[in-house]
Amino acid sequence: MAAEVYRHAVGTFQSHSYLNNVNNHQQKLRNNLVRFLVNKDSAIYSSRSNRSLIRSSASQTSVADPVSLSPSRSLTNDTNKKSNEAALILIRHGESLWNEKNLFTGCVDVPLSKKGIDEAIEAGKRISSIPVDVIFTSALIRAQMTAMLAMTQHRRKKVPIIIHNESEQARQWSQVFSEDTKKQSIPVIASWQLNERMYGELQGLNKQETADRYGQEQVHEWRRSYDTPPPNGESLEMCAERAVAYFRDQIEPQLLSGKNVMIAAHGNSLRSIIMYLDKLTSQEVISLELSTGIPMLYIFKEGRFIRRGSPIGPKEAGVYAYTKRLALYRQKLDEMF
Ligand SMILES: O=C(O)[C@@H](CO)OP(=O)(O)O
Repeated sequence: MAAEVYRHAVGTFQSHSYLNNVNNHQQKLRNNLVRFLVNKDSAIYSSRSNRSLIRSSASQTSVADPVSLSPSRSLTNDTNKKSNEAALILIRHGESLWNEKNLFTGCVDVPLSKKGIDEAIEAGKRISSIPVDVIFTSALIRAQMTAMLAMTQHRRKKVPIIIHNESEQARQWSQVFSEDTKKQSIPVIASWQLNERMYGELQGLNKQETADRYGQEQVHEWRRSYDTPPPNGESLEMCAERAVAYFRDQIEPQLLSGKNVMIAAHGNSLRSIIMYLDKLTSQEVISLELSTGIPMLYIFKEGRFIRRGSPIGPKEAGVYAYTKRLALYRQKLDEMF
């Protein structure tokens, strides 16, 4: 289904080399991701050839990791009863060098500015006591920098490792052969589907100059409407078709299996995902603005997403009053580190 959605999303843009490249890699990416992330028994670090050797399931990890809150370690009195609760953290990347210059960026791969680096580190402090088992980022460096910088602040001190599935050789050459080392790692899955919306012929233009030329109203419609694409670019609706399909196909199964997930992505790919999580209408999403580098927390429980706002700081009591599981996780960190 996602493949159909994707074809629909890019069908109008066959002349664009970016999307053509994406199209060529799409099936390969999907195959790889499905192979590694289908369910809680996914062997995230494994290759096909040695899956049995290094298989790692959620339950196996929880036994070995004293800080882990796996589904099998429910905080209810019934310790055998599985809890479906998991944390979902969304972070829009920190300020990029083109945000700083007020340029339309879209899918141009621009790094963080100095301020963006500081924002990512600050975001990391805010989520430093919230469990993270798997990280999803876009394929763009500003989101990946944000995820990595944020994780430098995490108290659990696991090492985020980018998973390379782009070829059999990449898989083979990036294997990890120690179970202990894998248990101290967090897989980072980078996917173009979480990229910023493709901004078409606005990419690289100054936002103010574009508004002066085409009028504030027209530019606001390009930037914030749900279904009006910028010239030869993606509307939010088209961006949602690939980003939300990816979220449902690849990220929800992780949450369902009790994995705590962080997503580092972009203003518009995250707006489309939040629209799905919060069931916003196409009118309501127009006024949804996301700041750079501010983490947003959701609790996934019994198939529902409960929005908890933005954690204020690692020591803020309210942050950890969200659920018993998060409070217990922080308590374990306090005891251990
Ligand atoms: O330039 C972009 O890619 C985006 C996000 O920075 O801009 P906008 O604020 O218009 O969504």
